[in-house]
Amino acid sequence: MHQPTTTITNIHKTAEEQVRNDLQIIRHKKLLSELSTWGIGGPCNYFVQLSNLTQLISAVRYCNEHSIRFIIVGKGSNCLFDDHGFDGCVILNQIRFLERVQPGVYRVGSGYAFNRLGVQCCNEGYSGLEFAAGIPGTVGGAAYMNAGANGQETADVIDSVEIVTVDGRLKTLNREELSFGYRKSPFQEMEDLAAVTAVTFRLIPSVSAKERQQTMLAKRKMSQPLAQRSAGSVFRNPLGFSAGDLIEKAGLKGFRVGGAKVSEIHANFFISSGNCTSRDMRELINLVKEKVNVKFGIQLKEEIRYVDACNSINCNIYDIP
Ligand SMILES: NC(=O)C1=CN([C@@H]2O[C@H](COP(=O)(O)OP(=O)(O)OC[C@H]3O[C@@H](n4cnc5c(N)ncnc54)[C@H](OP(=O)(O)O)[C@@H]3O)[C@@H](O)[C@H]2O)C=CC1
Ligand SMILES: C=C(O[C@H]1[C@H](O)[C@@H](CO)O[C@H](OP(=O)(O)OP(=O)(O)OC[C@H]2O[C@@H](n3ccc(=O)[nH]c3=O)[C@H](O)[C@@H]2O)[C@@H]1NC(C)=O)C(=O)O
Repeated sequence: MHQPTTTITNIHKTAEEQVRNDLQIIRHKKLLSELSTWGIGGPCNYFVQLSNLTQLISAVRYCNEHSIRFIIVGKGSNCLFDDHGFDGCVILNQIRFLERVQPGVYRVGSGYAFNRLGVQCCNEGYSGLEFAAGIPGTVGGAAYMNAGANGQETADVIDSVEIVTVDGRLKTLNREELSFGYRKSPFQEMEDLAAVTAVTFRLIPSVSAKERQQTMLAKRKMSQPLAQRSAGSVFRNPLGFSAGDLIEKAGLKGFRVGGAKVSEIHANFFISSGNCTSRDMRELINLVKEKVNVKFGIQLKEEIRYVDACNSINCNIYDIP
């Protein structure tokens, strides 16, 4: 979540004004349920969708000048939005370029579909992003979460990451400056981060990449409920355990709260049906945590991210100017 600052950005004023005029900032009209794979979430106060860096800087600057907090949303495949919506600005990232810098080196806009990138790289004979096929997020989301599957993770093939800071500065961070962990990236704790804007991946040639990818995809299709509305794994795997295995052994497959249900196919995937609220999903998550803790003494930790409607409980989201 990004709090407003008062610092001014460094793009030229007239160009900035032009871009801002082109930006369509919508108020009170966008439902977050349309932006999340769970299909959950009320209205946001401000919404803007953008497709290039200049627009992004302009939107961040607009939020700062008007003291509006903002979030960056990619495909919404890892977020639980609130039924009450969000009292700030939701910036939908559609920065989608792909540049082949040299053989096996791809510089990609953060709004590019991670799934699509994974398929393209394998088709072109490069290894490292086989696991991305079937992952429903963006490149920015994947770097931010250090997405992974089948023994590979995003960080393994990152060469550098370009970001915009909350005061509108551009920075390129090289691999050596970045320290990643399991579902953990430095971006999650970077106080001055506004958004990841592009990622450069360095892959290695491999004639068998495509075949490996197809095997992984087939496994994913067998073991995950891809046809239903989910946010992928709800919990991180505790060290030495699989969250799905623990939830299944606690007898919770098919367990339901309102419109939220633990998948019968993979117990770490929680499914939302048409009438599911964020309250149902939160209650289900909390109950599953409690039951797994009682049975195994293990505290599950969320992989998904909660986006709260307001900064404080007493805030009414429609009071914001
Ligand atoms: N392995 C698997 O099978 C699956 C993996 N996933 C992973 O979950 C992640 C979700 O991606 P996506 O749907 O695009 O993300 P989301 O739109 O769900 O955003 C998730 C969070 O990531 C942050 N974020 C997203 N894009 C950016 C960006 N460009 N710059 C900075 N922060 C960003 C936002 O943080 P903030 O709120 O602070 O702005 C946001 O809260 C991916 O890593 C995806 O691979 C999801 C489902 C299945
Ligand atoms: C879906 C995500 O990533 C997934 C990724 O797709 C897969 C494939 O590599 O591996 C992780 O799942 P996972 O650890 O549950 O992997 P799986 O191979 O499905 O299951 C591991 C073990 O748990 C068992 N298992 C799984 C689900 C279940 O309901 N019951 C069960 O017993 C499986 O039989 C297997 O022995 C990632 N999840 C996490 C939290 O690390 C995501 O991050 O959103």
